[in-house]
Amino acid sequence: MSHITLIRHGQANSTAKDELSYDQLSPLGHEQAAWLGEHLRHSESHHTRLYTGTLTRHIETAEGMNTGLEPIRDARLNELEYFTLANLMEQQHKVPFPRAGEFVHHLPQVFDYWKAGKLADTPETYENFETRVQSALAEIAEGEGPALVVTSGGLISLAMAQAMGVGIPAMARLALAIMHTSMHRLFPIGGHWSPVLFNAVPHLDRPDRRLAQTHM
Ligand SMILES: O=C(O)[C@@H](CO)OP(=O)(O)O
Repeated sequence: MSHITLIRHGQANSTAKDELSYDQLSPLGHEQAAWLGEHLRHSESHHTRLYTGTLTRHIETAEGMNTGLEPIRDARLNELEYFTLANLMEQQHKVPFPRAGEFVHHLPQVFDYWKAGKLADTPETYENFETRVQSALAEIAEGEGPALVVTSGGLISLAMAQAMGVGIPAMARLALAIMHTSMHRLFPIGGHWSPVLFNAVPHLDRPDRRLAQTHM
């Protein structure tokens, strides 16, 4: 098994209210991606493979990192459809679409309702989300050499939660913490994944980039 570094994409369109208009990097998102790529080159980090989801924010981030690796796109690495789930919460359970600052309460509730099957007509079941992420990461782990995987916050929180064997409340806390272009690493120890890095942003860890440490 090879180790896998999961990377959340750069900042997307944070004013959006739907999946499509959200799915593009902001000017800061492009900068964050370039800074991460620069950091990886300067630290001479060794990766032999680059994977991304098929969402525009994933593809743009991987391009902006300029790693020199040919990206492999895999839709199993796409994010859960949070806007769609939030709209279903509103329609079916009268839980209003969250404003800034309200995600802290909204996100755990969405994950909980979705997993418990209390939301109808979802784009995929929670179980399907779990299965596709597990299968994509297992396949990547079978390949040669350390891999970079550019994906999204919800997916990273799931991968970390699965590795730790924790449930929805802890997974939601992980998801809420994950910053744009942060790195998270799963390392195989004794046939299981151990999280050895979480939410690392060395490329943003300087005074003039503190405002670039974004979540939304
Ligand atoms: O919308 C977001 O903030 C999350 C939803 O889970 O996803 P992403 O990491 O793709 O931004």
